[in-house]
Amino acid sequence: MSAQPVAGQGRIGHWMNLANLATAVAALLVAGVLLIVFQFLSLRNAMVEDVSVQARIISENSVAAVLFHDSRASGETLAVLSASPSIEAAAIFDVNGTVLASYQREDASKVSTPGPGLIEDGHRFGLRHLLLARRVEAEKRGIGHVVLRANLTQLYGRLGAYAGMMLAVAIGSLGIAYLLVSRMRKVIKRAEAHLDYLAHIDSITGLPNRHAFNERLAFALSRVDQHGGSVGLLLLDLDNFKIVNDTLGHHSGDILLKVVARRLLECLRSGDVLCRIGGDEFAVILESVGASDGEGAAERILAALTAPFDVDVHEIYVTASVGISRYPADARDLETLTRNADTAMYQAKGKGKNAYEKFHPELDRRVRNRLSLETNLRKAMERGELLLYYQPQVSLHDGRLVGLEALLRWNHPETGLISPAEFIPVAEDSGMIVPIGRWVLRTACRQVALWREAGLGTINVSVNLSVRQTRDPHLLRDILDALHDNGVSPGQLELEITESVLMDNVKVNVELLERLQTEGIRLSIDDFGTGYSSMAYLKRFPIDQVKIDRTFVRDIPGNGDDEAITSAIIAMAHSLGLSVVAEGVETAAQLDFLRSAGCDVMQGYYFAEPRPAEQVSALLTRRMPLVERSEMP
Ligand SMILES: Nc1nc2c(ncn2[C@@H]2O[C@@H]3COP(=O)(O)O[C@H]4[C@@H](O)[C@H](n5cnc6c(=O)[nH]c(N)nc65)O[C@@H]4COP(=O)(O)O[C@H]3[C@H]2O)c(=O)[nH]1
Repeated sequence: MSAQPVAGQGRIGHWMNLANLATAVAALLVAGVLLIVFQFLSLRNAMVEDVSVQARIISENSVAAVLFHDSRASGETLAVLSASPSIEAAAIFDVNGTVLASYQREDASKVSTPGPGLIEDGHRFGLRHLLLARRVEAEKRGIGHVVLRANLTQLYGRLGAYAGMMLAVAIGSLGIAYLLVSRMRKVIKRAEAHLDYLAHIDSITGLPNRHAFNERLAFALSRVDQHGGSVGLLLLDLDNFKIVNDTLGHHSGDILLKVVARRLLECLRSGDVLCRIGGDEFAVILESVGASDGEGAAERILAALTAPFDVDVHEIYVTASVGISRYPADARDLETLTRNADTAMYQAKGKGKNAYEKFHPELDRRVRNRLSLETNLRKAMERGELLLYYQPQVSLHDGRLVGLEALLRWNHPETGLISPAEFIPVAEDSGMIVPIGRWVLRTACRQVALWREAGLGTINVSVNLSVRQTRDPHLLRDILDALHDNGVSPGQLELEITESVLMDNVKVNVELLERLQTEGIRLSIDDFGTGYSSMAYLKRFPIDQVKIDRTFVRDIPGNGDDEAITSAIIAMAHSLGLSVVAEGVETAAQLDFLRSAGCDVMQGYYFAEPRPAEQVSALLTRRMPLVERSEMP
């Protein structure tokens, strides 16, 4: 997909190279020419000086000979020039321009009378010669001339040697510079390639990362725009990766990601693009997909993950939630396509995980509804539309009420009571559960104080804690304040946490629970059996009680598996010194079974549905056992 830009970059790089080379050569040429011109002028000046010195010597030595028109003496004076190889001819003239004596080397022509320009001391350069004249003076009066002609061959020879040396140095420097530059370019190219790799590849799995994913998806969509067809996008989130990471450590988490990536690659087609776009999030781009190809790929992915993964010494089971959306059927741009796949993925998670969901407009409507629910929930807090219902918990040993679970309700002015199952997940996602949870704690403690003040005794209350609340650094202080401000003793408060809350951040949660327990607050594991469900694991947490999820209670007696699980949970919890509460007890048959299995406390519609505080007050006033004594063992 990136072949075209790379080829374009290569051509530009090639032309840039040539341009750089041409610039360097031009600069060297200009510098070379300037240096040669400078050298030429220096050599010329030196030659003029040299020939001038010789002309001066001859003119001084020939004064007497010129005065007396002595040709022989003049000739002898000129004879010394034979020692200067550059002087090829010379002559001494009297004041009338008559030659008194002349000198010339082999093959050289005679020097004629100097022209008007040279009659005074001076020189003139020709292409091959330098002609230089000097007056012969006696008592400051000109009595004749000495004229010397020097050959420029030597000058040109030196200039040629200089230029040759310059050229050799220039070529040598260019060669060295070229070698250095090309080596440097190679190093830079390698570094660029590495940086590009790091920018596009996830270092743990070796898969394209989010950045590369966006590029590849954009490219795939542009291909569809040009040539038709469609693109499928699968977003995949590992359901329980965080637990693995928190419990076994990041090293094991990384290994798990690697092996998951390998298995995903094996189950995809060769043209499909698998990317890791976040901690435990993967994306698959399917090009040229048919209507059902996305579902086919999602099914293969879920099937591929079913076998356990060997990570260090552990055998780990991983499930995933997959969201599918198609371009252009579900979205007209990259952002919407990704958002729709994300919406579908969360829908798959909501279905109970280990599932896939295909995007459809109805999902979008649900997301919008959820958003409006979120806005209204914010207002609900301010308008006082939230209230607490309380559901009795009954001891199976004496049938008396041992506590009340506080359950949140939203009394919407238009739609009436809204179930917490509907709005608690929204409150958790938006973070609103933190102020709402604080309000629940304070209201529950206040209610316990009101019952005490009304002479209804010391009531225990249990309150649900969500994962967001356990991450709130002020949680402990808020709980202690709520207890203290209402004069409720910590032993009257029980906090219910689900297994997934516990596993969210094991180390931090163990510390938090230990501090809560030290304060005297009781801790209970809610919905036990639906999550991690490891009794051995629970030993690590300082808890007092487990609550068997109502899905196990629903089909007992009669369902052998549920009977076995319920009995096993009760037996194991007792062996760890924990008490057991059964949730969702609706029938006498369920009660009988649980009683014979040794369950300690029960909660459910059989005894009482959750109800407003005033109705609970009436129940408390009666002080009657909720289970008739006759039903007790
Ligand atoms: N079918 C059936 N159901 C029974 C029976 N007895 C009790 N229930 C229902 O079971 C749920 C028990 O609460 P939960 O497991 O903590 O589950 C709670 C809890 O997880 C959450 N929730 C409620 N209030 C709060 C709150 O204040 N804070 C937080 N974080 N979560 C809350 O919402 C969930 C649902 O609450 P509710 O709708 O009140 O549903 C309650 C209760 O009304 C029965 O015999 N049969």
